[in-house]
Amino acid sequence: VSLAQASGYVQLNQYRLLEPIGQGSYGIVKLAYSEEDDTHYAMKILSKRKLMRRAGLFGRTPPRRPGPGPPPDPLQRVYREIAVLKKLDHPNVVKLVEVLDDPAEDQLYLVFQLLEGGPVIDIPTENPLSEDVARKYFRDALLGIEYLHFQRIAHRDIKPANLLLGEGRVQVADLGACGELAGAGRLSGAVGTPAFRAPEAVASADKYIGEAADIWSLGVTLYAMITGRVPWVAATATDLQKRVLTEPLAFPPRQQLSRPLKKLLTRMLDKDPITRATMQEIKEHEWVTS
Ligand SMILES: COc1ccc(C(=O)/C=C\Nc2cc(OC)c(C(=O)O)cc2Cl)cc1
Repeated sequence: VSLAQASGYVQLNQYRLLEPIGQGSYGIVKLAYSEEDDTHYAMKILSKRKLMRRAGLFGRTPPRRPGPGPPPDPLQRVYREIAVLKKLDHPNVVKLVEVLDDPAEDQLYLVFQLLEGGPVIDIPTENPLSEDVARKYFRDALLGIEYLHFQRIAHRDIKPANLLLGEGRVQVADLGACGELAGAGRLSGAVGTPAFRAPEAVASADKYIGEAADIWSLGVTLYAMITGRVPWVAATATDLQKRVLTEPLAFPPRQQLSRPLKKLLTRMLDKDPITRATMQEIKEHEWVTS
């Protein structure tokens, strides 16, 4: 891994790092160009120190196994979870191409296929998507999430910024908050983005079910694609959680949403995870199949 060249750009093996294209609590994503295959990639840059503080890529605290032996090395957990990422292969889930890791450095580089269209929508916006366009993106995201659930993985941070557009289809990105559904270790419920977080993720953690929480977040994401904003807003995270928990779903009065779409959103944004729409019900819903 050669350091910054004299002319000021960073070269990592065959990748030349270019401008930042994504930013989040996880770190930063930069555009990268590979001379080897004359192709651009999305390079996610993580800090091992930061990951260790968050106990692994997916923010899980290891189970305190009683008995002898050294405490589990949180970085080992990161590498094991990257191995999971590498095995995922679905047209609607971002593809991890390779991992660049210099043991002597703090940075960890995840190289992903570049989805040149970027996020499906940036909210808030005055120009939301039409129901037909939103339906196409929604179907793609649904298939990607269904695949993750089938692999016993809950994404836990579904939102428009993590639905990326490439080759005319949507791929689900950022498994950084996900957790194996039967995974070891306690899942910290407070991951994800507040406006998209399921009510049970903070209120009744005992009823927290990864799949149902993903359905909620996908419902908020569909609402955002269609209306250009999120259903509940507040000045603080605490107020927001209270509103998500107590305020009924409302649609923008001036916007004409189709009746099937309103019914689907109401089913996905059911505050009770037990009665909330399931993946199967959504796949068969009249708005999705129309
Ligand atoms: C305007 O054009 C643009 C083209 C591509 C982008 C873009 O790619 C952004 C983020 N990308 C990613 C983020 C991820 O996590 C947070 C993960 C992951 O960890 O799975 C993977 C990817 Cl690729 C942005 C703008």
